[in-house]
Amino acid sequence: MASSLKNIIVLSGPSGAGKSTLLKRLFKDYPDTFGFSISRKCILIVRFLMDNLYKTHTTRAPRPGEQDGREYHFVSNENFEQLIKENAFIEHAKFSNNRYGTSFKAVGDVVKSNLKCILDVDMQGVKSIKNSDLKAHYVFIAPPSIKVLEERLRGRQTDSEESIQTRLKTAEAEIAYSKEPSAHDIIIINDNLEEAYKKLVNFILGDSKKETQQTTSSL
Ligand SMILES: Nc1ncnc2c1ncn2[C@@H]1O[C@H](COP(=O)(O)OP(=O)(O)OP(=O)(O)O)[C@@H](O)[C@H]1O
Repeated sequence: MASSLKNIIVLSGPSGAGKSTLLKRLFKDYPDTFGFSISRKCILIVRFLMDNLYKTHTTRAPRPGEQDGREYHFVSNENFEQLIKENAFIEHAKFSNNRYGTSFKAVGDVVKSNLKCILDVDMQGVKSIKNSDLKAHYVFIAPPSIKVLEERLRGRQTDSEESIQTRLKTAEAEIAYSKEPSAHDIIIINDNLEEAYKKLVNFILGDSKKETQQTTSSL
């Protein structure tokens, strides 16, 4: 198991479980501990499924004002392919004909700077990190039930019906994986937001005792 110092936190959970809600609050409450920019390297958020905002490498051209190594590492398609071959990426994806990836090295750099790094990833991301040398702590954010998850996905009004169905289907696999022994260090059921948030803060910033909390949800 990873060392007791929680420098790398891998946060996962079904889409709509409340990861962004919890993280936004965490960054607001601890502005000096967490930040967004790659250059500050305070925290690295990897949104595997949702967007490409926090990837570290891209093949797209820099926009005016963007600097290589600050917003992204801007690389050619050939370089990107080479990095894939070298297994440099935790994850990579294509958006609008441009490729984006998050490198293991970027995470390592955060840790070397003695700062915390949160990786907000999907199940494949969790497995990929587990297969790497990164010493991470794994947090699973669970909804109280599939029914509530569906209500939340509908309630936020950001997803099409097709997208909601895909997310619910994916959620089943993610929840099944979360039940495997040792898949995560802590499962936080995001029913009452205050309570879930307290547990998250305590796990990330509190004492290093390993907690494995049993689910009391109807999942
Ligand atoms: N404890 C809670 N009680 C009620 N509603 C909640 C709670 N936590 C989050 N929500 C709401 O549920 C919806 C989904 O939350 P959020 O977008 O944070 O999920 P997510 O896990 O980040 O999803 P994704 O992976 O798709 O980004 C939002 O509308 C949010 O306001």
